[in-house]
Amino acid sequence: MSRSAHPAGPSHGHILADVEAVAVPEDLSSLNPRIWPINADRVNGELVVAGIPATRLVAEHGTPVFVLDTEDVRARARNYAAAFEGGDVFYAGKAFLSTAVAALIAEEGLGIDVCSGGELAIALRAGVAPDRIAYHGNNKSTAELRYAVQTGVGRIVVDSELEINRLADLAADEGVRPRVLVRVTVGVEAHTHEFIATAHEDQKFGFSLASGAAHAAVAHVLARPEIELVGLHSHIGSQIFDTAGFEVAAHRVVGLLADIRTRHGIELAEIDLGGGLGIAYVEGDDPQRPADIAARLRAIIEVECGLAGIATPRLSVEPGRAIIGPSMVTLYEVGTVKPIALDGGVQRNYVSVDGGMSDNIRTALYDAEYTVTLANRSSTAGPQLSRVVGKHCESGDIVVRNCWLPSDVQPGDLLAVAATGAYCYAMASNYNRIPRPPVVAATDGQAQLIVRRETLEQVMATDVGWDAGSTAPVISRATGKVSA
Ligand SMILES: Cc1ncc(COP(=O)(O)O)c(C=O)c1O
Ligand SMILES: N[C@@H](CCCC[NH3+])C(=O)O
Repeated sequence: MSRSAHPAGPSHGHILADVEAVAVPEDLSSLNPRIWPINADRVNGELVVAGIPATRLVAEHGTPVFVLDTEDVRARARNYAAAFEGGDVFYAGKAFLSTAVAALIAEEGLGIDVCSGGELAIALRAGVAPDRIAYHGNNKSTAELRYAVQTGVGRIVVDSELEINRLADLAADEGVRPRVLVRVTVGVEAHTHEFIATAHEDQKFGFSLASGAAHAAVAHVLARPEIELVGLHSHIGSQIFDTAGFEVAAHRVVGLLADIRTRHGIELAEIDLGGGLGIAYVEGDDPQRPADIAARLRAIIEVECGLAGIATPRLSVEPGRAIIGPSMVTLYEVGTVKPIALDGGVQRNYVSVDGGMSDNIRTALYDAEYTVTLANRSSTAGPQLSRVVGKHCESGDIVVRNCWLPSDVQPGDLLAVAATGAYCYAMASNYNRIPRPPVVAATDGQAQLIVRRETLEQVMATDVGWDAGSTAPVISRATGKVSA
């Protein structure tokens, strides 16, 4: 995530600041282990993931292609499970969800956080135990809630007064008593992009603690015996490095637990502090270790519960990006290279690849930063200021805003963009009618397709045309009325 906003229009100062923002690397072919998957390496100059050369992956699966280092994602999942032992880790499937990934993450002992009927269906199809699933969302439909209740989802995180009634009515209908967490907006301003911060007051998620809405929601759930209140939930945002926000959130959630004991005479057994932990996308990003975060949060909760005289609740978290983000890379093929002269005598090469904002919208949406490397070979050519752009009909279709690539990058070369596991495939679209790329799992020299490339036929299948002979509705210019 870029730490400074970009001014709206280009100016001399803007361009120079942009250029200075990325230091020229000493070695263009080096792979910072904080940014790349643990099994990413160079062999004879070529990028290799889990023993499989980039050129082989591309020969078998084409470009663009997402490549998952399965050992990397397993290790991250295991690390989280160990760090939060005694509580639960729910992998946030919104970051990336497929049956293969859900299954291997569940094998490592994690539950899954879903936020739609579609994500729930994938988790269930993967064989995840329903009681290991937590279901989120500010606007779950009645059908989605019924599906969750009928399949025995372990936790439903309620997010509005309307939903509390809707869920309680449904539960009565179905004759089951779902376990519920109340999502609390704790009022922490997380240091991240505005679009992915979620605990400030003026946004759509949760019940505000400051306004008293959270207290009212708790009282409401307790007044509906058809559902069982088991705890509180807070999520302050995403791609956060500064753990102070989580600590303040923990402090406030425990404060609410204590209030609930005073007002209602009950002690809730669980708190879930959500996801949001940042990962390294570029040099200088310095994520926290899960064990350190867990220790700090536990310490706060224990001390505060001790002071309040309440039992320490079970602590859960919901990391998405921190589990899957660094485990995947995207391979693209270069199609064109266009040198552009900038103010101040600087040249920037626009390196166009065969994907773009349809497989990675994060740069356009959040000003996100990425690291890229030449993947099919290494080069002795000098560094050239470059911008990796996609093939979409949009000038904001940028994958990597500022980077240094060898000056001899040419059509046919492969580029690898690191840390694309989270919110890239998950937010992929068919913009400009481009089919979504496949996802390939790489393990010990074996590549296995886990998500197929979409075909153009599939992309076009939803377009049913229209019957020119039928009387389609027409809007009258004179009256503005619709006539059949
Ligand atoms: C409720 C909730 N839990 C978990 C996550 C996962 O966040 P991240 O991928 O940043 O860990 C999100 C997304 O921000 C979320 O909204
Ligand atoms: N989609 C966002 C994160 C939002 C997380 C979901 N609440 C990103 O790419 O960073």
